[in-house]
Amino acid sequence: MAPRDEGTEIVSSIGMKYHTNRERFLPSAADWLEGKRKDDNIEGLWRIHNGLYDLDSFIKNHPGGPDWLIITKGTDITEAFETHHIKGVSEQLLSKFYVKSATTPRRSPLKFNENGFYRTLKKRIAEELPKIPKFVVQRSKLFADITVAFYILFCVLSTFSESYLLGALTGYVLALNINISHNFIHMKNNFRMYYLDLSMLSSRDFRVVHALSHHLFPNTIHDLEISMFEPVFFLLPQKKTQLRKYLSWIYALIFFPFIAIRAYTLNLIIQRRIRINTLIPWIALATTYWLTGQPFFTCLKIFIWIILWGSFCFYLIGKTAAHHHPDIFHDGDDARSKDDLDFGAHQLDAVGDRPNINESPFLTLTNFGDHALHHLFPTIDHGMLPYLYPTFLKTCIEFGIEWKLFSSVELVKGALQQLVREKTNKSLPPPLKKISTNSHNST
Ligand code: HEM
Repeated sequence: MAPRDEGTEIVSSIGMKYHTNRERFLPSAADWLEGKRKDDNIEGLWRIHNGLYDLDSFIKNHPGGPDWLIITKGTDITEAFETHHIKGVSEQLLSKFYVKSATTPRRSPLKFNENGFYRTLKKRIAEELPKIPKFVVQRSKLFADITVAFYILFCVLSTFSESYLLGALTGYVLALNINISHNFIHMKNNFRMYYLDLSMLSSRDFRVVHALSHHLFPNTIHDLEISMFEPVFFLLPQKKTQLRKYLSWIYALIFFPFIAIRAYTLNLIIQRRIRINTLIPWIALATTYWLTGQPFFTCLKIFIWIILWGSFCFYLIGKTAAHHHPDIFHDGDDARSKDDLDFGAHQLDAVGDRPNINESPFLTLTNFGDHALHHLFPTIDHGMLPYLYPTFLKTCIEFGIEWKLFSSVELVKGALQQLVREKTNKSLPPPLKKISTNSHNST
């Protein structure tokens, strides 16, 4: 496939249909959802495989919390439904809400064949989960609580001492706090997911940008964590001007600090959306003002500085963590055949893991470790993931799927290479060794 010109419509090499609103300048979570509703075109219902369901009466009773269903009304939720339920209970419930069959094919090419890689692995993982010791989940919660306490303490210390250096360090602690709260955002509603709002990013939007867009369609044209940066920089292989190619290494760094404040302002002023979590970031400012006795303007100055550094560190860690390297699939690269586009196989094509990060539970939580397993099963606490490797690796070998490993340095270099990469990668992943040809149909 020849690289497309900058700014022109991308043809997805895995067959994702083009997304309305994708070309908007720095598209937001709301733009993505609006486009998806328009494209999926299912009359305010919810689509799962080829069935349409009316879940209005279930929203309040959904064990994962009402937000997931409110956000996704009017869209195809097949990938979200498959990945967020491991026990099989939710499938039994579905028939109660069935309305009719969909009349058009799904826009996503990803498959969930009953004997395919993803569903086979999911069944095996479901059997392993009860065997994992419970303390690992408590440990993740403790890490989250301690990090948030450190964030508030560092806010107070940097404001009291009026130290910009300490403020920058506080921003780094804030970024670690965002990364840990990311573990909780994927789960049923819980208070630790709101730790993310301290950064001025919104936990609700993060569920759209990260959990529903990026996680389910990584490195494709449907991945908002790629399109949200366009046209500042382009991570997919395509023609790029010399200016865009090499200067983006610099202006990406200038752009990162302002993302959180921009998102907050957009939500607050332009979209006029005020929610309880809109007030959360100001807890840190109020605490420093109350405890340090510094004038309000001084507190505000340091607070903004911390938020800028938090945003910078978070996006720097995120963009160099697990997805961007020329050896990792990016839409446009040569892709698996239509029949081989198992959801799980695609995830592993688009994710890289770093063994040095995976070794430590704290580094895993703060630096997007155990990323392949996390992508496959996002609701499982990161503390539990190390126990699942024997099952995961055995299943990968059976299906002939590669688990890609990189060093941290390789992934930093890889992200820089992605910013300049125009040529599509021609090396196809090996065909799956065992896959059923009957596509799963839940109608
Ligand atoms: C956008 C689609 C959906 C998302 C993102 C979602 C998300 C979640 C989450 C995060 C949990 C908690 C999982 C855990 O604690 O391990 C959950 C649980 C649950 N959800 Fe959903 N859900 C969705 C749609 C549905 C639908 C359509 C049904 C059924 C009609 C359903 C039924 C359940 C049930 C029964 C549970 C508890 C048992 C289990 O974990 O399987 N969900 N959901």
